[in-house]
Order: sequence, then structure tokens, then C-alpha cells
Amino acid sequence: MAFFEVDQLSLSFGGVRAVRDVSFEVAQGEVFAIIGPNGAGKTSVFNLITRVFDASAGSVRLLGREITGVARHDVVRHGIARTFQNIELFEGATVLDNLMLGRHCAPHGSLLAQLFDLPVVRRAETATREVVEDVIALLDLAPHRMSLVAGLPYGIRKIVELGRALVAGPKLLLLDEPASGLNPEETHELAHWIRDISDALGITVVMVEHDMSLVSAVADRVLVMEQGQVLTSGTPAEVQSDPRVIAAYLGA
Ligand SMILES: Nc1ncnc2c1ncn2[C@@H]1O[C@H](COP(=O)(O)OP(=O)(O)OP(=O)(O)O)[C@@H](O)[C@H]1O
Repeated sequence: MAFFEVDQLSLSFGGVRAVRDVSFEVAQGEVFAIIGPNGAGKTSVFNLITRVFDASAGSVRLLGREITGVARHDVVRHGIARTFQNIELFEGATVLDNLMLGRHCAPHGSLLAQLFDLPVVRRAETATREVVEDVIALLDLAPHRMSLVAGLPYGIRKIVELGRALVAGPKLLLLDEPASGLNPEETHELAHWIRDISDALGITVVMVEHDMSLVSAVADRVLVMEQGQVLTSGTPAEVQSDPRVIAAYLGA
């Protein structure tokens, strides 16, 4: 059984077949990148995995468990967290509060236990705080802990979003264009964090990315999509030298 399997996944918007029979497998601990020209269907694949859209056909399995029937708000409980192409944070809240909210899916005891402030709830809150503090330390966010997200530079906000996905304690982390809007130095730093997330925390990463410097630096394997379909897959070096991939990017 593969750690994560996408099997014959398809999605249509009216007449547009955004995703067509897409299949791939990701091993535990791998950093796996999905690349392809604009409109290739990469974000649609993420939206199918995270149940934003219903697949017209196919299946998605994490550790053998079917995800395609899970409610959207329950996907994170099944071990899958994601970041978005356009940052989705609470702008008027602090970094700390945004990170605490990322943990809201963790069980905090029954409603009665919460109403009476029982020890089980307090223990859960302490555990949440510990996880959040670990993520703040891992991503060097301590200087920004009490800052409002709205006032932070774009590059820091992207890292906060990464942190918010991490505090959910995912087995599988989906990153949608994590390097977009970052300068080369920030992208270089991001590469270190992605490797740490994979190597030190053992979290499997699947990312959609256009920046080939990041893909080459962190990805173990790359899936190339074109017009909703899988064009090829391989190591970053293999796919970059593949004439079919070069032609797809040149629009040939
Ligand atoms: N909500 C939607 N409604 C209708 N069509 C959509 C929708 N989302 C995506 N599409 C179409 O599906 C196809 C795949 O889009 P998708 O955003 O998945 O591609 P992508 O590879 O992520 O592109 P990019 O790199 O530009 O983000 C495109 O033709 C797009 O116009």
C-alpha cells in the first residue's frame, strides 16, 4: 500500500476537463512536486484532494483510507493540511492567534467538558500551545509572535501560513505555490524549511510550484501536468531535460 495514492482522478467544469485520469503515488517522507504550464490542472488536483471540489471520477487514498467521500472540513482530521496560492490568514489577528486557530481541529473534549473547563480541556489547550511554540521556533517566527498579520511583509505572511498548516499536525502537507511572491533569498530559506519539515518532522510534502530553483532544491520527484493530464514524472533533472516538458512550457 502506498502512503498516498491518487488514482484515475478526473474533474470537469462544464466542457473544460480540468483534470483527466491523473494518477500518482507518493512515498512517506517524500517531497513531491507537481509542475506544469498555467491552466494545466495543478491547483484543481489540490482542490480535489482537499474536497473543495467533488471528483467526477477516481480516488484519493492516504494510508489506504479513502478521502474522496470525506467532508471538506474533515480533511484535516484525516491528516491532510494545505496552504493556498493566495494567502488565507486572519489579517486582523496576531501571528500567535492565527497559529492557535490552525489547531482548532484538534479535539478539546466534549462541549460539557469545555463549559465546565474540565482538566481534559485545559490539557488539550496546553498541548496546543506547545505545538504552536514548536512551530514558532522551527520557522523563526518568535520576533513576529504578537504582530498583526496585516502589517507583516508578504514573505513572512507566507511562512505564517505554512506554520498554520503545520500546527494541524498533518501527515501530508500540500503547499500551493509556496515560493510565489518571494524573493530569491526568501525562496532559498523556504527550501531549508521544506527539507526540515520532511527530514526532521517526517511530514510528507506535495507542492505545486512554478519556481524550478525551489523544485530542484527540495523535490525528490516531480510530476509534470499538461492540459489536465500527466505528461511525465521523474527527478527534477530528468523532467527539466525532457523535450516533451520543454515543448509544453514553450506552448509547442
Ligand atoms: N472554479 C472553476 N470554474 C471553472 N473553470 C475552472 C475553475 N478552476 C479552474 N478552472 C479551469 O480548469 C483548468 C485548470 O485550472 P487550474 O487552476 O487547476 O490550473 P493550474 O495548473 O493550477 O494553473 P496555474 O498554474 O495558472 O495556477 C483551467 O482551464 C481553468 O480555467
